[in-house]
Amino acid sequence: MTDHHIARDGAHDLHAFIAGLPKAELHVHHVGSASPRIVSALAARHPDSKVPTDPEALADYFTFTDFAHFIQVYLSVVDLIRTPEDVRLLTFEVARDMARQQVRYAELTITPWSSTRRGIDERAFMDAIEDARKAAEAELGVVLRWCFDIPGEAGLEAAEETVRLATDDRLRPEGLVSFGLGGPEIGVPRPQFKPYFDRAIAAGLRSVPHAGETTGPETVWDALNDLRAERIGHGTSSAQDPKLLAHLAEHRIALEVCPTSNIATRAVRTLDEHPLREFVEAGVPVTVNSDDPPMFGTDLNNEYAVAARLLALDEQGLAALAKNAVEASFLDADGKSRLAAEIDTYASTWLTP
Ligand SMILES: Nc1ncnc2c1ncn2[C@@H]1O[C@H](CCC(=O)c2cccc(C(=O)O)c2)[C@@H](O)[C@H]1O
Ligand SMILES: [Zn+2]
Repeated sequence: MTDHHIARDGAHDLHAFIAGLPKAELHVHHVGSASPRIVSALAARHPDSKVPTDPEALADYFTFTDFAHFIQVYLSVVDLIRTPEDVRLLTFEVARDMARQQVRYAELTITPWSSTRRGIDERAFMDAIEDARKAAEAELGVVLRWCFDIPGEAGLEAAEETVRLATDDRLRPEGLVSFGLGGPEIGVPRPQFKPYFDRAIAAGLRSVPHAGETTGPETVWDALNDLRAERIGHGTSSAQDPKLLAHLAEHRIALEVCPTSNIATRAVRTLDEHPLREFVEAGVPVTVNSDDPPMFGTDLNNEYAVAARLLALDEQGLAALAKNAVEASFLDADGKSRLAAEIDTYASTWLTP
């Protein structure tokens, strides 16, 4: 990176800029972040698993026919997480992969119900993620916060259990900041989760459901009106409703856009048809995120490169995009201004000849 002022060739230079850019990630799943390296380590502990460990076989295994197929494969990786030590290893190693990409802050979506229902003790689960969080901050310089999400398809019992784990003072982990809702949207209406979101919000958690990933803009309206969403996971189909775009812009509700994910799950046909640019043109705050990076053959740096292409961004534009994530994050005011200043310093050092 030392001679970047001398030899500038557009795309290469932009990739190097992205690689060093301090970033925040707001939409990334815990189990969905298990890289081939982490999957191999977990599979070695549990040799009876069906998940391949060889990277080439994994690439095939992570090729999805549609969203339902994606969830099926996702759950086979969930089955690899069986002990508190697996949880700790996954969490810390995910932070290590983030640190390599200069991710300074991440809100990691965790589905605690999937682990507790598989027999992991709830106290041990919370201790494992908190232990990894503290180690990641001290040893890797990555600040992690948690979003606990309801796996929508698993029904209201899972919702009850998730809100209990998120709000019981004896269990609730210190790093927990928000409450989410994931899984399939088709056949899983958002309004039924209102009482659980009400309880989470009353306990001080922020509302960040997935909506409009695989269904239309009415699901995003439901997430706003019933679940009091402060940001929307994906929100892709909002592009079909100009009134919704105006509402998101007016109320500064950020979309957590995950472009490569949308192609991998076949929510959007091609990157060129992705509505990211329409969101920006409508004044909606957008952030870019990786969702389940190894499963979708991506990482956060690649999502920034995709956004740079779709939005024709230069270095300043990329720095502004990174600051959108800081602004839309649940960091406190001091944390936000420090990370935003770090981004500004990086960009101005890079751009000053
Ligand atoms: N792009 C995504 N869009 C939406 N969600 C995504 C995405 N990526 C990852 N997820 C995760 O998938 C989980 C779904 C898990 C689920 O529904 C389920 C159903 C029945 C049983 C079990 C089980 O554990 O036995 C789990 C969600 O909680 C969410 O965290
Ligand atoms: Zn997601």
